[in-house]
Amino acid sequence: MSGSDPAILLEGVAKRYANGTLAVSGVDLAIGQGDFVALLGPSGCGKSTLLRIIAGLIPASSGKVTVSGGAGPEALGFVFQEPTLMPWASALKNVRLPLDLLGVARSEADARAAEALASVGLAGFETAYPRALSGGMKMRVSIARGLVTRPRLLLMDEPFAALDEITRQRLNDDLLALWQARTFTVVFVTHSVFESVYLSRRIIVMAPRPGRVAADRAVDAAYPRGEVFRTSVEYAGHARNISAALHAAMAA
Ligand SMILES: Nc1ncnc2c1ncn2[C@@H]1O[C@H](COP(=O)(O)OP(=O)(O)OP(=O)(O)O)[C@@H](O)[C@H]1O
Repeated sequence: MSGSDPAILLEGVAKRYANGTLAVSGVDLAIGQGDFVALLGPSGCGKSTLLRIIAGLIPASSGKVTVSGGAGPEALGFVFQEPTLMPWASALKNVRLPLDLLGVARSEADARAAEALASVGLAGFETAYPRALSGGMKMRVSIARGLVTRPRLLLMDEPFAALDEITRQRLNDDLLALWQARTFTVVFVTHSVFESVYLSRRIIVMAPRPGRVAADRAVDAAYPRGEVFRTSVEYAGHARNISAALHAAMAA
């Protein structure tokens, strides 16, 4: 694929689970390289299902899914809502896991894992075990693990939903800094209108039963976005528009 091809192309994607639930239907979506896109919608509208289909974790029942660079660990990283760390392994070993699975030599893997930990602000915590880390720090380890293969695509499934507001805002800022410093595409699932507006350049609003795209909105505010943006009239205006789109989607 050339650089001008989308990072992700979904054409007529549907997913019916074995129990008969039609989780998503008729999804057509092209996501550009390097974009930051939020999937926003109420519980059960198929956000996680769509993300898992993009990741290749589950197959679509119909339609076509094209991910630039494929779905291997060097192409995409996945960050779950729970940090899902191995409790018996140090932060460094947890972050190193995708490299170990790829067969990267130990010394190189250690160096890259340490660099990934440093990139999320955890230099010095290489030997710490998950039980010694706060919720926010565990999520940082999880993000480092998602980025350690330097993927072109980072898929995040409500990664900060379980964190307190202050930690969440800090991680939002750090994620944006990482995204700006490198060139990867982010697809970020969230329930939060405010989080989606703060982070994204584009917001896909989804409606439930069956899950589908209800609205597709740009957030044309400049980066870096910090406290000034978070408290601006511009931010409040975007949040109002997205909130209205979300309510319309839920009522439809
Ligand atoms: N493995 C599964 N088997 C059967 N049905 C499922 C499965 N996973 C999800 N579903 C159903 O598919 C629909 C979409 O679920 P999904 O988790 O994708 O939504 P979501 O928007 O991510 O929800 P939430 O925000 O609550 O995580 C729901 O009705 C859910 O119950």
